Amino acid sequence: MLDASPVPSLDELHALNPLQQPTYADQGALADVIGKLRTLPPLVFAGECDELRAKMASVAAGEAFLLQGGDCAETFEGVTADNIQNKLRTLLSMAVVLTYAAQVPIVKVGRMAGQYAKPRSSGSETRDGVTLPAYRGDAVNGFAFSPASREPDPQRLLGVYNASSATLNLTRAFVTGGFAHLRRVHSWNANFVLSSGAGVRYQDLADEIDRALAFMVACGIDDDAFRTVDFYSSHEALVMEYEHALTRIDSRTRQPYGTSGHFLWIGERTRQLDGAHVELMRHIRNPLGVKLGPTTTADTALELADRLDPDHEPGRITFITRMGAGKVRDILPEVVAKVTASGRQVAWVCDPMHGNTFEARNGYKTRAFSDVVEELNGFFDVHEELGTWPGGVHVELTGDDVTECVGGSDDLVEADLVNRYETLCDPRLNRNQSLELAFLVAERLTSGRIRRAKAVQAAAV
Ligand SMILES: O=C[C@H](O)[C@H](O)COP(=O)(O)O
Ligand SMILES: C=C(OP(=O)(O)O)C(=O)O
Ligand SMILES: [Mn+2]
Repeated sequence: MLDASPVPSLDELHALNPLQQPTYADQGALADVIGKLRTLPPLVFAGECDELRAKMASVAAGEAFLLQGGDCAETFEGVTADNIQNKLRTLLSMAVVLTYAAQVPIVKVGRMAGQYAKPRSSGSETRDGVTLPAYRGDAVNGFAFSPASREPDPQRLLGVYNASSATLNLTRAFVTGGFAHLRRVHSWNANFVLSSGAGVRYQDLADEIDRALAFMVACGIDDDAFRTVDFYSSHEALVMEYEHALTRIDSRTRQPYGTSGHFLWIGERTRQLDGAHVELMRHIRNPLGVKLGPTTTADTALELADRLDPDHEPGRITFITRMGAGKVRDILPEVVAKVTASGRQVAWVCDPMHGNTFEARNGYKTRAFSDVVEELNGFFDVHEELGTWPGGVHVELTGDDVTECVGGSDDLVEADLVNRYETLCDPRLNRNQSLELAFLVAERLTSGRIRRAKAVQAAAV
């Protein structure tokens, strides 16, 4: 059973001193915005959150794999048809490759339609001797470096609602209206294989998928089954006012749900056991993610699981580990082993981005594709050794040809970063880097599948 106590009030949450919150100068304007948000319809339906929780239970059980990705920070300006379409196209392309390799359903979740608030390492930013509040995402303030722009503006929370609503609307239309047709999506991958430098390496896999598709069509498998996909939204639940105002009681079950997105996660910086974020999130029924960085101990993970999921509900908890390429092999094993030994079945997902950020010599914040791959390989190796299921990947990506991370199929170097560096927060994989990552993960999933099948065969003789 979910904690039977009522959802805490906003005042009660603030009494817990939530971290990483904006300070609003105009409390009257803030109250008006919260009042308005409380009257607006939910962005997602509670039943969809239940459906996703059931899918995450399959991930935790080793019967499905999660692909979660999108921008580090969505922007209001980025709410365009092209931008949404490109991101979706990239995620769906990756999902096809992963489905074929894993031979289990891929649960598709965008860091989309709500990912507008950012926790920061520092509350301020200094340029040429001028210090202003740090940019905290379009949910809070503007990126432009001026006092007016950096002042937290509560009206922006309504902007988040509207931008999320428009993104969800188009996304829902795309994934049910023919855009996501399997053969169409696979043709995008075939194009990647033909046109990208690294693609050649994946020619065989792409050809195999071609043949599998042709076989299914020849067998007369209903083409309609290829036309639509399930796709869900997710974001870091960060700003108390917004998440609280969109916490609603479901008319079917009388239970509270966070209706700002299907899957909500608690960030590495705000996952204190007695903190406001954990307190709010433990009351809602959505599937929840918790980021676990390199300082995580197994006991912390267990305490978080106990607090957020006292009933061991299937699919409730996803641990998104982001240890860093150099640390994952040292730190992850004990965490996974102890949580598993406790009898808990959680979904284990690798975020190979946030532990691998560095500043390039020319000042750009970047990540090396090789580090991203190294952390993923460490994650797969650790789970292979422990006999646990590497349940998914969580990546910051875009559907465009940006130059924000170095390495990958196009061999981007630091000097290239200047060409198309568009992120307002962390560097994202571009389209080719994302697809290359999907093919690399596919190789790990295929080899894991073959290894497990051999072990079962050996045990049977
Ligand atoms: O996306 C994650 C964090 O918000 C981001 O990594 C913080 O970046 P910063 O260290 O530049 O504040
Ligand atoms: C803030 C993020 O990550 P983390 O909490 O892991 O640092 C993020 O995913 O954007
Ligand atoms: Mn980020």
